[in-house]
Amino acid sequence: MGILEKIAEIEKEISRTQKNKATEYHLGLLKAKLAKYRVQLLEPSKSGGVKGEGFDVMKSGDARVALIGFPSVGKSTLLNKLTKTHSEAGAYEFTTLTCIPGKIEYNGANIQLLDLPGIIEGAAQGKGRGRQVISVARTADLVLMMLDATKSSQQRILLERELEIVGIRLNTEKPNIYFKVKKGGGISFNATVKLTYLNEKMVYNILHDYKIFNAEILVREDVTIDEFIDVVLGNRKYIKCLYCYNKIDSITLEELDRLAREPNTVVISCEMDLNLDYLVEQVWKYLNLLRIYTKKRGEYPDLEGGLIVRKGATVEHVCHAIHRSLVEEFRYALVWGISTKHNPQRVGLSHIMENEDVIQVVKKK
Ligand SMILES: Nc1nc2c(ncn2[C@@H]2O[C@H](COP(=O)(O)OP(=O)(O)OP(=O)(O)O)[C@@H](O)[C@H]2O)c(=O)[nH]1
Ligand SMILES: [K+]
Ligand SMILES: [Mg+2]
Repeated sequence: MGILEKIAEIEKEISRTQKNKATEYHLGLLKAKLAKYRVQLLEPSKSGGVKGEGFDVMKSGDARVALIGFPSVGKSTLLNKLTKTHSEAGAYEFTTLTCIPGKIEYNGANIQLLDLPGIIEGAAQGKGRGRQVISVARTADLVLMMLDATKSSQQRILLERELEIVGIRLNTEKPNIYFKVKKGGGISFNATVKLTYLNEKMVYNILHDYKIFNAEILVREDVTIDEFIDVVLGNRKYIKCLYCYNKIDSITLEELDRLAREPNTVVISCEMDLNLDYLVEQVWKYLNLLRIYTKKRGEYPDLEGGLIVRKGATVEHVCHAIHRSLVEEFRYALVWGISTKHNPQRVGLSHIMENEDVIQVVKKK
């Protein structure tokens, strides 16, 4: 039996099985099996399957955003609007056949925007160019899921499912579980909170199913079986997602209002140039980038330039971004901005920076 058939069989069994306390355990094991086969499906075939031509685009800039959506929702039209790159757009499906990178310049940051072929249902199983598209999505810092405002809300659920199947988790944090495979000592399982979905026996059996007999597990939140399996498999990608409904020029105001209220959503019209600035603003926000201004002693900060770092970056990260050897010469830094209690504040390398902070590094003599 091929993997696809095995998957179909397990999915059938899961849907047949009634969900209750008595079957919970059996379902947990089925889900573990299912996850295992899906991973196998994603592994490159040993026969050296052909790689998607034109899909290996170099990462460049401060962050990468992937445009994911069904055919003809307006992905290429958006790339043409937001960047200087041209990507063919047309009223027929699968106009775009490769990965086309463009660059958005915003707030001092260079954001790489990738136009991609449309994906269709079954993409995760390799339909169309689905697998190549999805493997590009896995490398992105943000998925910009483009949807057609004139089409049914099913499209969003279907797309989410395709990404879910291949281990992409949208807008969720990695489950708070410490998991380490060991050489010996059996399985040690502990939890710091009361667990309502998982129990020790289930964990043992799931791990045995993956041929893991020695491991240390510390669960720090009330996770579901699926979340536990995600951690065991370890190759899950937790990516931010912004939903973007295009073609709002063709729907009613009531519809528009309803879509705009969905969480993590921006509504636009590429054709009528509606809300595109706001979309870029939101992309920036979802990327969690910080712009830090540098300043020399006795001078004004350089407000034109600045550095782009990730949220959570420390003074040390900023020093690295300025110059590789700066950390060695570092004595202290003066920081002005949201991250400080008073301005300026004298800080060390571990100080955490905030957006639009100004920093002046003082070197050792
Ligand atoms: N009404 C309307 N049509 C639009 C809008 N944006 C794009 N379109 C049209 O939608 C069609 C598809 O646009 P594309 O940019 O080729 O869509 P795509 O998602 O890149 O399509 P594929 O590459 O085939 O997956 C074209 O006919 C566009 O003119 C919009 O805001 N409103
Ligand atoms: K198209
Ligand atoms: Mg296109």
